[in-house]
Amino acid sequence: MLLWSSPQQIIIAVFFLYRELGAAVFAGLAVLVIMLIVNYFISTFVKNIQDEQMKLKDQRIKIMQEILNGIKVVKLYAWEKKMMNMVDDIRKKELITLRKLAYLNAATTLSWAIAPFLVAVLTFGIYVLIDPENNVLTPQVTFVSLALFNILRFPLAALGIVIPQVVNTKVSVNRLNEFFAEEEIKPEELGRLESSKADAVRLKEATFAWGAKELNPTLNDVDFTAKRGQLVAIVGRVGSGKSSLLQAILGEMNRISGERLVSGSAAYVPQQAWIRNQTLRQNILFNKPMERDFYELVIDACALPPDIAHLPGGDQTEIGEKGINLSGGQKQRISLARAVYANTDIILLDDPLSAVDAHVGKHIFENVISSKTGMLKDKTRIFVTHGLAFLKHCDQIIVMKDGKICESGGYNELLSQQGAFSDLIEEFLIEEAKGRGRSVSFGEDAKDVTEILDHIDKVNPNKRKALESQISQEITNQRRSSNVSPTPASPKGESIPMTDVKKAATAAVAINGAVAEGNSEPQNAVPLKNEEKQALLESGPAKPAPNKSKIIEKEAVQTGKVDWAVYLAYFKAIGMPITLAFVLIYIASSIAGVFGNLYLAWWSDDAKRIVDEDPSGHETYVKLGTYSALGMAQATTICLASIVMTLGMVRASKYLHTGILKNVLHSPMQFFDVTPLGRIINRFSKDVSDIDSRLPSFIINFFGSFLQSLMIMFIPIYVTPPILFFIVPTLVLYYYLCVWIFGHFLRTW
Ligand SMILES: Nc1ncnc2c1ncn2[C@@H]1O[C@H](COP(=O)(O)OP(=O)(O)OP(=O)(O)O)[C@@H](O)[C@H]1O
Repeated sequence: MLLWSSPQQIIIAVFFLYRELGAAVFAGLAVLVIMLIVNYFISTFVKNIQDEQMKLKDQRIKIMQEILNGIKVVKLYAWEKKMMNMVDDIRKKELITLRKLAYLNAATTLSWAIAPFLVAVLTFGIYVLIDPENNVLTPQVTFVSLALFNILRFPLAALGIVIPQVVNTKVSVNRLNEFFAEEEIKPEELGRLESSKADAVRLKEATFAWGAKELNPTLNDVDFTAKRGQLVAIVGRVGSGKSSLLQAILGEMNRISGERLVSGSAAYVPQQAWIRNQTLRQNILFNKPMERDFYELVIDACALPPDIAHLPGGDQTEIGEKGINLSGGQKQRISLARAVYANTDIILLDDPLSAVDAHVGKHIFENVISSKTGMLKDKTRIFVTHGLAFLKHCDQIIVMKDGKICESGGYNELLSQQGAFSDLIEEFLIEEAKGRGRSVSFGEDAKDVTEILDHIDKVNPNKRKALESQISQEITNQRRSSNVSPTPASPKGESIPMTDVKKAATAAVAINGAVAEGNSEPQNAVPLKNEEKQALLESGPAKPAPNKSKIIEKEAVQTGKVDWAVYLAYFKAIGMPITLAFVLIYIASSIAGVFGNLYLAWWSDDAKRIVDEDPSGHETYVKLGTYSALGMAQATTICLASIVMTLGMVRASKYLHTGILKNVLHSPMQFFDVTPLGRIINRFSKDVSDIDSRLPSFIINFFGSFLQSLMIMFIPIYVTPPILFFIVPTLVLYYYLCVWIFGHFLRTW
């Protein structure tokens, strides 16, 4: 509103001034125009610096997010100091921009504060110079003009505040525009297949890239079809493009050429499970209505009952922002359960069994994924996996290599081809024998390995022998390095004669920790991984303890009024000498203001005498000069106070940010387990930003208004003391009203 009302007020005041002072008023107007131009340039500087500050702030928040995401590693390596220095380096640059902004804002304040006086002095001066004979500054002319110049003060000062705000808005709008202008997935890109067609997913000669104008597409010339109800496995080496293929089907990648058609709804189980800060049940239902029987079926199929039984609040246990009280395997099973519960036509599974134990993996495969016994047997399942045991149960296997499909077909067919698939299988077997690498599951025992080797034997007996000897060599190496007591199969550590592959393979799996010895779990229960057991043990007793089901405390906001200790801490951060200097300068400025007003009052009392005794107007010029000097003194001291305070506040910003950063980074892991990341990031973004930008202007305005109100009250109290009886109750009422509004305002913030 000020943006349009201020110019209006200026125009009206200038019009009346013109009637009073004639053409001389244009000299004053010229000053205003110059001020506007100067301020325009200042605003441009401000905008550029604010842009820079926003970029630095984004950088700082990005680093903070990365640090907090990997806080466990930071703490394990004692990297707190290094991380602090990284953030501090950016913060230092940010503080330099804040300082520059403080100077520029002070220049704006000063220019608009002295503008009315400059305009007055110049206009009166020109007025007298134009016609010294007739244009005499009589009190009548001077007072009317001064009153009009006084009217000019508010809109001019308001423009000084509004113009930077308009600039801020423009900076923010530009930043938002950048987001709005980001490339989006076009709905027409996602071609739909008719539901009557036998195919559920079809990619034809399709090339996909991650970026919009990617020169090197990630997926090239992909021909892929998944029939309705089929279980399609996608295998390949790390980085071969398996996950990208799923993302391409989901429509998350840019199609450069070819065709992408999908039929019906789809659910997606990502490689890294995504867990919301809600109860376990809410994480599975995901806003879908509760269907008790189906829900229980899903829970059972995903092997979740033992976990739920061990959680303090059962499936009503709140699981943290990042699933902090859960093991990787538990998180993955919840993520899978969510997708199964979604009951969609297509389900895309990105290595969903990688973090679960071989036993649990087998249970889930049989009860969820399998085409014979799984809950999803009628759905189209596209299943990225490294689990050899599952491949023979798939209807189709797709082998990815360097972003291309290099082989596809049935299990036996691909093994017989002795191509990329059989190479991959060999690699998996050897890797598993090494007892490292990804979670390659042989199943509950080595039956699957034997089967695979038998298969290879049929195709190429020599290859089997070579592979067996390689596996046995790896197992021997592994035993040597891990000090596992030798099994009868290798009494002296030499190569195991592969007469019984089953034994050797079981040993390999045992080294990998996949076979649980002395399993005390009931036969029918799904055994849990060690880390899962540990997580359950740590999460409390088996008995339901509802009070323990909540991990994350609600964030408390102080309402009503802020403690004095908080103000004191803030002023301490600014530095007491700076605070004192600010208060003194501001008092001096207010005294100059009061004197200006009193001087005007004395002058008007004296006006009649001046007209009678000094027709030349000499005394009027002196009085005008004194009045203007007082005004200038007030404007300059306000500006000085604002510079002092803003610089003090930049100091406080530095001090407070370093303090909070140090405290957060040195907090125990427990703190990160119960505090959502978003809450910590909020402190570093919104709260620090408030301290940097909003608080300084609030405090300066508060002091300004407070002292001005005191001075305004001082004059009537000085002239008519009984007015105190009205002023004091009004102040008390005003105080309580403020406290109430402030409390309400904070609660609804
Ligand atoms: N979200 C993404 N944005 C940009 N590039 C990506 C993204 N995801 C994957 N890529 C790139 O695509 C290529 C293929 O990666 P992808 O994750 O599809 O391989 P993968 O076969 O699934 O590997 P893994 O077995 O490790 O999951 C890699 O070069 C990777 O850097």
